[in-house]
Amino acid sequence: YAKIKKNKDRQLSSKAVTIIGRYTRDLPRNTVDALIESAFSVWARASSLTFVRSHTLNADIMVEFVTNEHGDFYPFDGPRGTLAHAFGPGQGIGGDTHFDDDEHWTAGGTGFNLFVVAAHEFGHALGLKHSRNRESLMYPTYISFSSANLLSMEDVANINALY
Ligand SMILES: CNC(=O)[C@@H](NC(=O)[C@H](CC(C)C)CN(O)C=O)C(C)(C)C
Ligand SMILES: [Ca+2]
Ligand SMILES: [Zn+2]
Ligand SMILES: [Zn+2]
Repeated sequence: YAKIKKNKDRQLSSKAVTIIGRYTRDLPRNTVDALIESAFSVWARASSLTFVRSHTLNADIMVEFVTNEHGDFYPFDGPRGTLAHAFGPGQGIGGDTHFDDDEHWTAGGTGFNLFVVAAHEFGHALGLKHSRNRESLMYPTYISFSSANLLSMEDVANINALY
C-alpha cells in the first residue's frame, strides 16, 4: 500500500506550465522557452517533481513578462529594484510567476540572468520561502550564481520536505 501511496503522491507532483502574453524582447523566443525549461529542471532533478509544458490558461504555473501595474496587488517598479515575483502553490493565481520586463534579461553576460531568476521564482511557485543563507538559491537578493551548483543542500532538503 505504501508503494501505491507513494506513486499516487508522485502523480500529484506533476505541474503544468503555460507561458502567456508578450515575451521579453531581450532574447529570442526559443531561448526564453529553453531557459524557463532548464530553470524547472533544476527542481525536477532535486526532487520527484515533473513539469509539463501546457498551452491551457488554467495551468498550475502561468508565466508572463509584465511591467508596472499588471493586474495583481504587486505592481513592478521599472528597471532594477524588484526583478520578478511568484505566488505560492494554489488555485487561480497560485503558482503564477511574473517577470519585470523593464529589466534587461540575459542568458549570460550583462543584465539579469533569466535562468537564475526563474529558478528562484519557481522555488516560490512550488512553495519555498526565502533563505538567510547566501549560498541558497532562495536568498532574497540577486547574486549572479555559477549555474553549476545552483541549489544548496538546504534548498534540496526543503523541496523534498514538500514533495
Ligand atoms: C537586484 N534586485 C534584487 O536583488 C531584488 N530582489 C528581487 O528582485 C527578488 C528576486 C531575486 C532574488 C531573483 C525578489 N523576489 O524575492 C522574488 O521572489 C531586491 C533585493 C532589490 C528586492
Ligand atoms: Ca524592476
Ligand atoms: Zn505580478
Ligand atoms: Zn524571492
